[in-house]
Amino acid sequence: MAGGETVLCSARATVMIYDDTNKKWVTSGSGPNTYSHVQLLHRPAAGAFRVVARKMQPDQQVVMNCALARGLRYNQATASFHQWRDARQVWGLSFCTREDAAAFATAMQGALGVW
Ligand SMILES: CC(=O)N[C@@H](Cc1ccccc1Cl)C(=O)N1CCC[C@]12C=C[C@@H]1CC[C@@H](C(=O)N3CC[C@@H]4C=C[C@H]5CC[C@H](C(=O)O)N5C(=O)[C@H]43)N1C2=O
Repeated sequence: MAGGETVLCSARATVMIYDDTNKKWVTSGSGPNTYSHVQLLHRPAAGAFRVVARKMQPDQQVVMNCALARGLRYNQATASFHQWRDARQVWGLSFCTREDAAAFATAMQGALGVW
């Protein structure tokens, strides 16, 4: 986490990217399909938000670093799978619990609502 950023929410999820060519979801990053720590970060000085995710095992690989754009639509496809588009791709978070998913959605909606 860089300076000047605060963590608005942490959750545990598998980070997925939609492979539009093959029309299927693939997990982000390499190695075993394990959960990541997903954090919604706020940089107040810039009025910016981003979502960063690091694999829990084995090596804290960064598997998502996504700046949130004003007007982003956060889609709760199911109680534990949420998704959004950025300029390049579609991200999916497959949360380990519905509680994590609900907490993260609340934080995301709070962040997106301030714009
Ligand atoms: C218009 C649009 O972009 N729509 C998006 C969803 C969305 C709506 C609003 C704002 C942002 C987004 Cl990303 C959309 O429908 N997308 C984005 C790429 C893939 C998908 C397009 C079509 C398919 C139909 C089924 C759904 C999907 O992929 N789902 C639904 C929830 C389910 C949950 C988990 C993942 C993981 C494994 C499983 C699978 O792919 O077999 N799966 C899915 O099947 C997921 N789909 C999508 O999410």
